[in-house]
Amino acid sequence: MTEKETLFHEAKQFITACYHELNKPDIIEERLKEIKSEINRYGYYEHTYEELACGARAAWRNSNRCIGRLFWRSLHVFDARHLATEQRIYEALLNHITYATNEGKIRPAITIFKPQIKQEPQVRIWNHQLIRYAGYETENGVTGDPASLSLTRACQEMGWKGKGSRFDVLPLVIQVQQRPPQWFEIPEELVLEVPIRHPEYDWFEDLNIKWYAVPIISDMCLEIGGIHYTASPFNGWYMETEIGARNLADTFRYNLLPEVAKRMGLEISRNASLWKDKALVELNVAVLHSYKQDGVSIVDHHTAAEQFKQFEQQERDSGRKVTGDWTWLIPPVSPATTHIFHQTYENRMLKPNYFYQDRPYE
Ligand code: HEM
Ligand SMILES: N=C(Nc1cccc(CNC[C@@H]2CCCN2)c1)c1cccs1
Repeated sequence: MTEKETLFHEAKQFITACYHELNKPDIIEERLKEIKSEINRYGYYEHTYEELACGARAAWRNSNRCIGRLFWRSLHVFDARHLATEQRIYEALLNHITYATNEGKIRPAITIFKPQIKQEPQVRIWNHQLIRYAGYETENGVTGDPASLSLTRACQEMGWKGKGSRFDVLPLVIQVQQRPPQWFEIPEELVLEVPIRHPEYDWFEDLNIKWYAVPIISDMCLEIGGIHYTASPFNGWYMETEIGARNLADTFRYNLLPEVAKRMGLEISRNASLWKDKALVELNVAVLHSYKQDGVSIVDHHTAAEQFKQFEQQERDSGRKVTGDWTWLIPPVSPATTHIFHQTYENRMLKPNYFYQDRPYE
């Protein structure tokens, strides 16, 4: 098949499914005629807003690694395909951060920028997440988030200067076509953060740790009907284990378990004391307590698993088979206490979906 035939084949599958879901089956034929001539003439085609929103929501529903899919219909979709300059794109990203944060009552949203045209990306956001902490190599180890070392270096090479603290928010890095990337600071007042404290251990706040409220993934590619949206940042709210069992606990991230265990008076020289497990649970208790007390949306892994069970039932009622990646769907804390652990999922890749793409820097 030629490139145009392949594109039309992908478009036909998406348009047919999308208008059946929208209960408008009788406009499929007319719409496919339009798309066929657009592809023949320009080598690509443009989605209507309705198709774009339907595709972005279906892509969430098809995300096999996502435990939060029950709410896929509620995704708010910002159409930013008309924006052509780094400045306008920066402003749209600030708007997304503000809308999604909503003073703590987080609203799931996606902002979709101009798609790739004939294999040429039009917009790329270099950040993994719109809000994430910098990581610095120093003579006595890493300060900040080790996961951000390479992007932090790239930002410094572009002239960005961080304060060098453990929690410096990285600038937004926006690249249009093949122009050099431009970096933009996020105004502090737009970045909601939560200081982590524990409901019983008063010493916990002396650890001086915090985390940001809203996770906004900005480096994945949204593919809808053969069109690749290489810049389509999307946010939900956190499941506490992401922060308490991974970001703050992994030895190659903030590595806080030994410090927490010591302050708990646990015997860290003996594995069998299960000191890591006790420290891990209390770190997650602290994250949940802090976000809830500050009115910032978050879900615990038990509630999230129950919601996912509801999603599975809802999909069965809609006549769709649930696909999933068991290895990511089970939470990293007490996985066997959830129903997910005790069943299997077919890890089939449906489209539309969100895909990894090569980093534009290294
Ligand atoms: C509303 C609250 C949501 C919660 C609590 C949630 C929870 C999660 C969690 C815990 C993961 C695993 C992440 C990891 O272990 O690194 C995940 C993965 C994922 N989620 Fe969700 N999610 C939510 C909303 C969304 C939304 C709005 C989208 C897209 C529109 C989305 C798309 C994805 C994708 C694509 C992955 C896989 C990422 C990868 O492969 O690296 N999720 N989700
Ligand atoms: N709660 C969330 N968590 C999430 C979702 C998708 C991807 C990620 C980041 N996953 C990659 C990290 C880094 C390696 C393993 N985990 C987090 C959401 C982020 C954006 C929408 S929901």
